[in-house]
Amino acid sequence: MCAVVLASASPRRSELLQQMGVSFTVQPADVNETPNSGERPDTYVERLAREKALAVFSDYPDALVLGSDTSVVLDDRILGKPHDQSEARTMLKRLSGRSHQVMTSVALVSKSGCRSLVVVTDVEFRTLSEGEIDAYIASGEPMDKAGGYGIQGLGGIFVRELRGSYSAVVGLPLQETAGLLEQAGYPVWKRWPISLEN
Ligand SMILES: Cc1cn([C@H]2C[C@H](O)[C@@H](COP(=O)(O)OP(=O)(O)OP(=O)(O)O)O2)c(=O)[nH]c1=O
Repeated sequence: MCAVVLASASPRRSELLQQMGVSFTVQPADVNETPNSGERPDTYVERLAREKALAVFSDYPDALVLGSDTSVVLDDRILGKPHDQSEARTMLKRLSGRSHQVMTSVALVSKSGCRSLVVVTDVEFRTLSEGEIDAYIASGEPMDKAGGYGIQGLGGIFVRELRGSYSAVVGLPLQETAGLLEQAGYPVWKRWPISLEN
């Protein structure tokens, strides 16, 4: 079987790929994350996932290379990672008391080409108080996360309802990523450890 390379600097994506029982190497990709003018959010996340995987594939031409991108989308507009605390505050105020979408794309590049998909999850936030937003920003958690929150961390208490894939919101959809690997000839379950007690 080919080696698997994760083209990502995200610790969450590494943890999720580990959870699937895959052995892999991490090689972050350096790509320009500016949306093209008028680009639809789903088109944007899929383009970035593909660009990240393709950028790393040039250094690992014999591997299966996974790239991914997550954006929070509110009223069809992309909320990326906040650049500073004031932008994080603006994002959290806009998300408060409303539903938004989290779009995550995964791309898998190998010698046989590139396959990609987009997973869309609806997330509803309850109303957040000013004090809560201030405390959340002071915790430092919003800064490296799309939309300025982490559902897997302190931000989990803001979420009233989720329809879709929890792992996709955290950064890598488990079921869909396993499907892409299986299509590329890498069924993850064949790599699972066998307990001697069975
Ligand atoms: C909405 C949400 C996002 N995130 C994170 C996942 C991603 O790491 C980040 C979105 O930014 P991305 O640009 O998708 O990823 P990244 O810059 O962290 O890593 P790389 O491009 O190298 O793969 O937001 C959470 O951890 N929890 C959440 O609830």
